[in-house]
Amino acid sequence: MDTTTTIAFQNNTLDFSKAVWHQALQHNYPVALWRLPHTGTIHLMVDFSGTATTTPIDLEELPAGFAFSPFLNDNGQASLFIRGDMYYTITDGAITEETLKANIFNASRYDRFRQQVADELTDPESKQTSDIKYTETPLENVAKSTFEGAVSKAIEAINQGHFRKVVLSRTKEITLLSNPDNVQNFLSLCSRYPHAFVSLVFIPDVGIWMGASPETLISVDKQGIFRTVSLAGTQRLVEGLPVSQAVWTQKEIEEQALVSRYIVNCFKKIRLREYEEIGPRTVAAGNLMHLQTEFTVDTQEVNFPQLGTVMLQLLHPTSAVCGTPKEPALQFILDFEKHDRSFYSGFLGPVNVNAETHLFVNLRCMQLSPDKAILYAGAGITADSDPQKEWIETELKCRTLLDVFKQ
Ligand SMILES: C=C(O[C@H]1C=CC=C(C(=O)O)[C@@H]1O)C(=O)O
Repeated sequence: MDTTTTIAFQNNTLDFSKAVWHQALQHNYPVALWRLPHTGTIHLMVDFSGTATTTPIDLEELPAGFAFSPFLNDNGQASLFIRGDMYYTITDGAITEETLKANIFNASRYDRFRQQVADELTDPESKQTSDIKYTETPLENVAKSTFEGAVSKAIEAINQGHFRKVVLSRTKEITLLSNPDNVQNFLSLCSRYPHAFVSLVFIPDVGIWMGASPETLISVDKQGIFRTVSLAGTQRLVEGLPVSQAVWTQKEIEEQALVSRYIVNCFKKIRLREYEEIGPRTVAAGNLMHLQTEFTVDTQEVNFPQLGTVMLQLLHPTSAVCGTPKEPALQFILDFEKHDRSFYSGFLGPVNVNAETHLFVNLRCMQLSPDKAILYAGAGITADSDPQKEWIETELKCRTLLDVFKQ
């Protein structure tokens, strides 16, 4: 069992999170803040080595930490890992420090950092402002025609039989009129989207990423229950309408079924038949709704403790972010998307933290700098797609994050 200490700082969640975040950035230490779906606990993790290690995500080998992986991740070799040298949780304003077993860290950096966080909390001058406004850059029309052109080409390629589905993405650049208060925005996302995995990550040489993902890639809990989902099909969440009453078109049903089939094929590759499948059913995701099927496996019952690691290698990138069949769809993305996806549609989340791993697909995310934010959003293209509707879908997906700037 990892050790736990309830620490003396009595400041509220916002001030404490800001102080940790701010001090980590000052020292150029990798740092991750996150909140798991349907929970009220904020997690903060700092790595005192000063760099995130590049490593395959092997759940059997890695100590407690936070994985951050790009979309293009050949054989899983490009994932970054924030080691949990310092780890806090905050629940209902109560701050707890946990020492994660097996982690070795630099004791003098730890003591200094802890002191600096305490100093910042007693110095009101050091608090950042939370006033953010934004304007949209005039690049949007170009992006729209580029995106719609790529969607038309994808439909042609599908009709010619090159693949059945491809997920095409675009960026949306936002000019920020004042330095964003990232921690305040992170906490706003947490309260706005209880169903999402909300994260704020800084890694030197990578930058700052924030997101509110609706999609689990893999999770393995303390009881050894493995879980993944197939998520696809998108429509606007209508206020007052229960999600159970959502009606889906044939296009959306097929688009999501292709993701489920992809997951089942991954189970087939490892000859695993003992999975439970629930769905598809409609789930809310921020301002949107999706179709979701949930797959669970009791890894103890099937005597397969490495299932999480094995499925992670097989699943990423799923056909919710790439397409099916995977190889020609990926080639199409590389040929026709004009931007680098970077960490968008990669995966991220806590690894081996208190014997649990929760990795999510990095969707509804943005890369932040002091004066601009780059948002990323994609849409699943099938033979029945309409380029204009797919564009509108990516706009709606961008709204998930843009809405926090408007508060
Ligand atoms: C690729 C994204 O969403 C995926 C997940 C859910 C629904 C999707 C869709 O309807 O196209 C996408 O497959 C994105 O948010 O950028």
